[in-house]
Amino acid sequence: MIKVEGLSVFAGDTPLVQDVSFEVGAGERVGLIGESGSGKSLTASAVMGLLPEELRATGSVRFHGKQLLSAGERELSRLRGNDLAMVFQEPMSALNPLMRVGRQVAESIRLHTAKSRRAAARVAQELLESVQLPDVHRAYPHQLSGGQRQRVLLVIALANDPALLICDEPTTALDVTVQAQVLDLVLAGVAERAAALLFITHDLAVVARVCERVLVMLEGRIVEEGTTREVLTNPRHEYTRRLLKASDLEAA
Ligand SMILES: Nc1ncnc2c1ncn2[C@@H]1O[C@H](COP(=O)(O)OP(=O)(O)OP(=O)(O)O)[C@@H](O)[C@H]1O
Repeated sequence: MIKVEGLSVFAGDTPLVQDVSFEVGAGERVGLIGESGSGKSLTASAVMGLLPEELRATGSVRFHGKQLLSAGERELSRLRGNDLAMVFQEPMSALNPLMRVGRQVAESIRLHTAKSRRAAARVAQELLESVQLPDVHRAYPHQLSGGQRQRVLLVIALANDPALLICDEPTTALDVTVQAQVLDLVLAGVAERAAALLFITHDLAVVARVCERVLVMLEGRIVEEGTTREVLTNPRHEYTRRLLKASDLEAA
């Protein structure tokens, strides 16, 4: 469904992501792990067509066969929020601070469908209830907790039943219990829609919970990939072994 081949991202002549290739099949849940600065977010941004202007991508990113790297902004913005959706680490920056939560969800539905205002508001409320937020539609983002905001973003990302959801460290800033709750909602959300998931994290425990397959990134390159079980029980790359040692999973 999404096929990345030989993707590189440059700042001037400096490569930040180098020759990255991977696929995410329909309904598949793939983890992208690696330490801070290894190029995970840039890879996701390149897939979404959201790289900052000063960076340049080469290679190929195809979605259902369609080349995204050369697609125009109009086409990309149609794809985003329709077929491709993303949840970011910092939900405050992705929400409009001046708009009530229910309205933001409803507007994101109306942006991509022909629903009336009233129908969109009804769907927005149902979606908020599906992530256990029945009472927040009249709240402003700053009135919500971090976990609640992340759930609102998840609802917005899933509102139009995307084929692929990309999550970029959505739970890093949350405490462990809330983190588990949000992860379960992500899993339920993609399962319900048979959507594929690309989940970026540096936390191996999160990968073990969420992903069927995992890609390990180091200094802009993918150095190892395999099923989550393979990679976590029998890591081949020295860097993956170190990651595993540093995590709580090793004893498990
Ligand atoms: N706009 C930019 N211009 C120049 N360098 C950048 C730019 N954006 C990111 N980088 C650099 O590219 C590298 C990869 O960044 P990226 O954000 O993809 O890492 P990451 O693996 O997602 O890290 P984190 O887990 O901290 O988010 C880093 O060294 C970063 O400093």
